[in-house]
Amino acid sequence: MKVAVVGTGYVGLVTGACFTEMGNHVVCIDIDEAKLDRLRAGEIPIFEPGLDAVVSSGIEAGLLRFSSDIAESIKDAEYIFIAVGTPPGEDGSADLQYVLAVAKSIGEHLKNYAVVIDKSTVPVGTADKVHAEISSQLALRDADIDFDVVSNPEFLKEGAAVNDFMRPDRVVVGTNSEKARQKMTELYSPYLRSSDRLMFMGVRDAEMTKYAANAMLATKISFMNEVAGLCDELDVDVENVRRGIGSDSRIGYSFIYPGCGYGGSCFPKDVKALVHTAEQSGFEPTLLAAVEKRNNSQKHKLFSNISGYFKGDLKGKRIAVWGLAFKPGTDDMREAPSIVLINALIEAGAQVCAFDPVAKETAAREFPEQWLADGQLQMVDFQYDVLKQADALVLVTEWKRFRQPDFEAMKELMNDAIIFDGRNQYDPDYLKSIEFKYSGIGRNNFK
Ligand SMILES: NC(=O)c1ccc[n+]([C@@H]2O[C@H](COP(=O)([O-])OP(=O)(O)OC[C@H]3O[C@@H](n4cnc5c(N)ncnc54)[C@H](O)[C@@H]3O)[C@@H](O)[C@H]2O)c1
Ligand SMILES: O=c1ccn([C@@H]2O[C@H](COP(=O)(O)OP(=O)(O)O[C@H]3O[C@H](CO)[C@@H](O)[C@H](O)[C@H]3O)[C@@H](O)[C@H]2O)c(=O)[nH]1
Repeated sequence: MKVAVVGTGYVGLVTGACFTEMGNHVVCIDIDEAKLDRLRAGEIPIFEPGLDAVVSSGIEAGLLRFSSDIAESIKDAEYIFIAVGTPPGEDGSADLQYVLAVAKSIGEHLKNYAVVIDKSTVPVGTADKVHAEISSQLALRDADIDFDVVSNPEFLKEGAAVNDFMRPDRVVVGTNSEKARQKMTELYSPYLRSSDRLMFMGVRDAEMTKYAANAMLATKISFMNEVAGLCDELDVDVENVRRGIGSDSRIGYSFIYPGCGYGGSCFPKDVKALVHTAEQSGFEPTLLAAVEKRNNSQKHKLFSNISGYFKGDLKGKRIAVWGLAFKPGTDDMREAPSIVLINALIEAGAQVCAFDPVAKETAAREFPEQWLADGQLQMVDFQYDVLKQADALVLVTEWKRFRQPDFEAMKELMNDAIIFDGRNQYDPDYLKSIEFKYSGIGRNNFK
């Protein structure tokens, strides 16, 4: 089958490359020529485990190519995916300018029937807008070409994107066109051993499903962070509570890990967009607004714990940071808790020395150059180097390599043996036994 994917970012590149695995011919389109050049040279612009192998095997098989020419790329495509960004506008709403620009181009260049697929995360009603934009461009050309617009939200997680795409829990397709339904079944059936995981529904239902899924997961996290805050007050270890409630199969263990707040390009933006959608429709999103509020305050939690320990005086303190990416397995720092923490530490006069296994380059673009030039912020290549003369270590991203460090060697390097654990990775009793001070999230700190 012939597939065109417009937008070659996290979602577009994974989608395009993974479709070649089933023998489809795919062209990935983008307006960023530099990115396309790197991809043609076999270089993957993002860190995503396993993606390089899928991309290179697609290219070698002659099934995957990259182009900035949308007219040429869609002329015989049976499927046209829209996978461009939908960043938050100033009022929190999803900014649809990129999606609608692509719809306009499709209308300008469509030659034959195609299924146009919204893979970007877009608010309820967007498929209608995409349909209207394509129709109006076709009308301007006096072209009578049939097409369908379907909603097919993506549920992949960064760091596990290839696996999530190749082995999805479900594929949601919103359409009321029988022709589009058949085409989508053809495209996706190789991925789904059981056909009931290919879920058809109305277009608006599918658009809402994506937001509801992310909002539900964000709610679980904020709920647990709220419980952790209460545990701090009540002399309770939230990790025992987490194990205790997760064992109830109705609750489950996933997405109830307390931490320093959720980040990434999806949860913060999608919760905001859903709050905005609710407000626009005159519905008060009480719970969703609280989920966001809790997360914003949670991102300040590590700083407030550190500042409390140093009695508000961080001037000249050297703080070591392990982990910059918003989660392990990616170099993405969009909305990462590390940004809030490092900004607050530096504003309070501390010097920060950070290490992340893959996000160093992203971080160099994220923070002011002056900080790096003045040495207020240092980034090193080895995880133990951050610890030299450090007054504290903060674990922000739970990369596996931080799980079992050499605590004795760490003590030798640090001025003061204390860990602020933003992901509750370490055993406070063990650390106490080796004379390490410990502060976690909701773990009866220093008592
Ligand atoms: N990142 C994720 O984990 C994830 C998961 C599921 C859904 N989503 C959703 O998927 C969408 C894309 O997210 P992303 O993280 O892949 O974004 P991204 O920023 O990584 O990539 C978007 C790409 O689109 C390109 N682009 C913009 N306008 C274009 C145009 N007119 N023509 C061609 N290319 C154009 C950009 O140059 C960029 O390369 C968003 O709506 C997001 O919410 C993201
Ligand atoms: O118990 C948990 C689980 C996650 N997180 C944090 O939540 C954020 C998001 O994590 P995750 O969901 O693993 O990563 P994303 O790549 O942002 O994926 C989410 O957002 C994507 C974009 O919409 C969806 O496709 C995915 O299904 C959805 O999980 C990260 O900061 C995590 O540290 C926690 O704090 N506690």
